[in-house]
Amino acid sequence: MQGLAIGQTDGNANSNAQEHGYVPPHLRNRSRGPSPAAGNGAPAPSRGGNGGGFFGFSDRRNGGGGDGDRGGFFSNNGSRGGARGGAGGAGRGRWVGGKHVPGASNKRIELQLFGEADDPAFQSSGINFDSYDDIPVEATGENVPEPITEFTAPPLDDLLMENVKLARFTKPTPVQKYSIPIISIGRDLMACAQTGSGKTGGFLFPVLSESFKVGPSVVQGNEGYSYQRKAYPTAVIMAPTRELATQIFDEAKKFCYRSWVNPCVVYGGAPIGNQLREMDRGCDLLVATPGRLSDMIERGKISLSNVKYLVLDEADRMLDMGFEIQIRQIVEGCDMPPSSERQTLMFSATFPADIQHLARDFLRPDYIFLSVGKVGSTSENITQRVMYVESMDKKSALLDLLASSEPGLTLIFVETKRMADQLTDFLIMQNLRATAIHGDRTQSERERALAAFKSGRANILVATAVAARGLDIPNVTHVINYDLPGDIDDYVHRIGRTGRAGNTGLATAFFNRDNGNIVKGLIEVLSEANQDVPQFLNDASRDSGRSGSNRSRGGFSRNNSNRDFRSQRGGSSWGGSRGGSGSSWGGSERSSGGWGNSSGGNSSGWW
Ligand SMILES: Nc1ncnc2c1ncn2[C@@H]1O[C@H](COP(=O)(O)OP(=O)(O)OP(=O)(O)O)[C@@H](O)[C@H]1O
Repeated sequence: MQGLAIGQTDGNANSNAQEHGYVPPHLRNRSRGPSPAAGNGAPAPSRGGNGGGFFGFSDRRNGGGGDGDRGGFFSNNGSRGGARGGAGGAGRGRWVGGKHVPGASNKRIELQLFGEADDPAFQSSGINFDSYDDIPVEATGENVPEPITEFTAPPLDDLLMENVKLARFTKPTPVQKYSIPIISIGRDLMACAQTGSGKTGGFLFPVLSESFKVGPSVVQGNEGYSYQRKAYPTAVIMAPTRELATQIFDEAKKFCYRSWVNPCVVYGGAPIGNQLREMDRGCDLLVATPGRLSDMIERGKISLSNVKYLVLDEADRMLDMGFEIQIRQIVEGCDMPPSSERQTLMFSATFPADIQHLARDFLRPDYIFLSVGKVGSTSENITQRVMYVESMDKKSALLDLLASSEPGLTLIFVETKRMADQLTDFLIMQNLRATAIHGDRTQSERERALAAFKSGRANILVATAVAARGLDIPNVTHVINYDLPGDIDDYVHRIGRTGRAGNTGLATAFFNRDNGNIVKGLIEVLSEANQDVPQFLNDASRDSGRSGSNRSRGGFSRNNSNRDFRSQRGGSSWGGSRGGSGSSWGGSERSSGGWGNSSGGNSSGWW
């Protein structure tokens, strides 16, 4: 890393970046001169003269085979063990005469679901797992129950306890300590906890545990418990991306093992036929992306009339501009019971005050707000570095970073789909094992890219925002924000792909004058996590303050969005509904583009 100017303290970023910015390799050990022309950096590929063409990138070069893990037990495409009244297939339980009859243990299925202790394909908790206990937790609302300190039955069901043991979870994370009793006593919850701190278990454990104890509800209009041609899930979990929905489904499969609960997943981009056939068999716990769920409801394949638990994972994103109308239609415009007759659970690592305000429409008034650490803060397990790199030097700086990276997987975020393809091509031309995931790739390309990355066949994944939230990929040791996002919450989620479950990780961001809109938020996030704040960020913050150019959420103080917004009423300046004026952080839209982003091309999008 010699020569990299990371967080140097002299100079003014806006006036002369070369004074203190990234120094490309070909200019090192020379007296500093004018900035080099774009593309002249030594490591850059010779774009001409290569018959392959710059856009020749393809997973084919990286061995894009499938991940081989989609079939078998609970496969959403394959045949499944008996329905709850039936014989019960391997690893499946039944609900008989008002009692839960767990299925027999099956070593082969256990290996498939839980792996072996040192299997690198499964995330194992890291050296800092115990330090989660030191994170301050605040639970606000009336009559908050005491947290648990260990996994115990009660409140957890015995079978769930066995599955937790199989997953080798020895103690609950802070969010789980609180969410388990809160959900078990039937309260609604808005929970905010750092990335990688076990929120998925935070909702799955109590929801499944209660379901195991209570059994299926009798479906109105159907005889007994047979589902016939329409699925009547008791629990619906919605997530913003297909990959995240699949991942939650995979987690649900583990903890449903040997139980009567059938998990299913539906998401766009995959053939609907398989998913429809699956629905025909019935489904108790449904994980879904909103678009495909709406489609299934419209086709009459899913009824929400039986829903007891509604979970919004990445809830702030789900209630954001892109999804709010769809979510409202599903929750309020179909046959889902009203909030008073269901439990609504929202989880995320970030929860801006405007979204909290909006979320009340879906919750009972006495919901509990849980914050583990500061809302929207990053884990101290992630070492964050910000480098000043001019746009023209980014490729070269990236090659340097990659050359000096520790072994492990590197996830690189860019702002546009076009840039994702271009950068991946560039890296492949440097003989690096890179692949890409973004919304313009087909679902099977996305799945292949992710599988190649997870297996290490491609150790670099270039991604747009589609991979920013929720994905839990073991051994991601480095996240690089090649392009910084315009919204600081997006930054928090992106870097959270490393440093998960008590493991440590590194996050590097390339910053330059185009990122003025995120600078204040970035300084706050770095300071909160006790990370170094380079002087050029402070300079840029001062300058952008002077020019009044901070328009996105990233540019404003986050102090008003870091706790239960109910406790900020009166005197608070969260600004009311989105788009309202007077908010201290600038009110409204969560635009992540804005004036500051230099990357041209198409927008990243979620789909
Ligand atoms: N009690 C536990 N003990 C050990 N590991 C755990 C425990 N709970 C969860 N994990 C593991 O921690 C990792 C992160 O969990 P999870 O994906 O639920 O995090 P998250 O908080 O939802 O993150 P994000 O905000 O990125 O969505 C997973 O690999 C999960 O298996």
